[in-house]
Amino acid sequence: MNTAGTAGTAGTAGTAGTAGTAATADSALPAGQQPVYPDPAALRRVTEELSGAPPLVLPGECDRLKDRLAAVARGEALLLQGGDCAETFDGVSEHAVHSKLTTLMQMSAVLTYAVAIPVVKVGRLAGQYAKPRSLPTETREGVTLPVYRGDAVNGPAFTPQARIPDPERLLRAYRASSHTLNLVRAFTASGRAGLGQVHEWNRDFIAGSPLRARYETIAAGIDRALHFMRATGARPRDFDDSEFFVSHEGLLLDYEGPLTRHDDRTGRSYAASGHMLWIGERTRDADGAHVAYFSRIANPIGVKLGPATTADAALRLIDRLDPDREPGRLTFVVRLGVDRVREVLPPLVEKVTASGARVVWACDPMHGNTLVAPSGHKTRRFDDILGEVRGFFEVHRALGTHAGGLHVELTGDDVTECLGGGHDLGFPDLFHRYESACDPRLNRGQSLDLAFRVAGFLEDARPALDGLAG
Ligand SMILES: O=C[C@H](O)[C@H](O)COP(=O)(O)O
Ligand SMILES: C=C(OP(=O)(O)O)C(=O)O
Repeated sequence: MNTAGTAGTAGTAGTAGTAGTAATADSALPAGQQPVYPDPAALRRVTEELSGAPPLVLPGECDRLKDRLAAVARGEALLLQGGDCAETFDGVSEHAVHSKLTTLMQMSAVLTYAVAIPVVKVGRLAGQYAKPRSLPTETREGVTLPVYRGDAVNGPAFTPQARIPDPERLLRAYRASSHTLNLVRAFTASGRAGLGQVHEWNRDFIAGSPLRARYETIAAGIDRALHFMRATGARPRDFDDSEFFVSHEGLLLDYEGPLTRHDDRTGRSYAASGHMLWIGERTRDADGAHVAYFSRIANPIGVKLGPATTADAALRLIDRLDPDREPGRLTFVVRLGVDRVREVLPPLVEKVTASGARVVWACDPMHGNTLVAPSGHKTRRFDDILGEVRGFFEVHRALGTHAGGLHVELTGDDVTECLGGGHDLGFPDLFHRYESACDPRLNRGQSLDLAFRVAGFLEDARPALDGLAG
């Protein structure tokens, strides 16, 4: 595991006020990837304000997501988790939220048809403002500055001033998350995303896709299913499948600690910053401050597992984070790379399954497949992404276990950050619309390409899924 970057201690996260104290991290433990703020008094003011701020999500919502993920763990549902690599404060708009939600809903409709089980939709959204980095600094034309760590920490501009960690940004992250969640809740409550409407959007996508002939069979199948449902007398709103949750990497302990709330109903503590939080590959040390904090919150949680993960490390994480072996509590998000997934995943799944744990297995086909283009852009090839997903599903089929879902960096806009896909983007296209604040995302069309292509594997896997669900 790479723990490069500024390592601090959880420090103020444990002293952040009454609301946060029950579940905050132990300040004695090492906490990787934490910013070092030049003005501790300013940080203290911010954490105090966050401690008194209203929760962004409620415990009951987090429990509902845990129930949905328990169904995934049992093989009765699929997880689709996706959104920006790094959200930005400037990027909060009705359009941006709407286009990400509709993209995920369109993907979900295709996947639901393919597997004939519900798809649980979780955005990397409303809180994804902090990034763990491989190196603490970056150098351009001989000038070296601290690296950009996400809008919640510092600014992306390559100036010494912008790169100084500013605790006020934690408050801006809270407000931006609140505005985003407000849009998510308004949109999902609006009834504008019924299955019939979502399928119409997919029809529009197919009409403009160079691969329309390939996708037509699935679209025609969905047409027939919708006609059948309407013929039974069901009304369009009966097909509303817009339940949606939000998630982010729980990286900044000075943010998560103060935003932790005790729930009198259950007697447990919850991260109030998002329904689901995950621990990144660089901070999943079983003896570190992140794992300690996550062990004390009751939300459904994820842990990223990279190719160096051993089965013993995975079992240790289960003991620390899911001691009661509660289905839906723990999702392992494996990000192994197209070349390693078939070799690394089987022993992990076998040993975890043999231990009796019922985790959700999700595939992140992005983070193991990053390359640098000749132009210097970080990018990923669509075929590698698809190849890792294919490997992930094949491994689970061979083992008779449930391939629980996908975790993807994507946007609803027509950016040009990843190569390939239906419109076969190449290296020169990276100059057109590369907007990611950190890692390259699938654009809207590539995301839908992925859903339609994966739907092919999943339809094949349906008998095995039926067997598991029975
Ligand atoms: O999104 C994940 C990480 O934050 C990202 O891949 C780190 O990128 P870096 O290797 O450029 O620091
Ligand atoms: C940092 C991320 O991934 P990982 O921890 O797997 O590198 C991420 O998903 O944003």
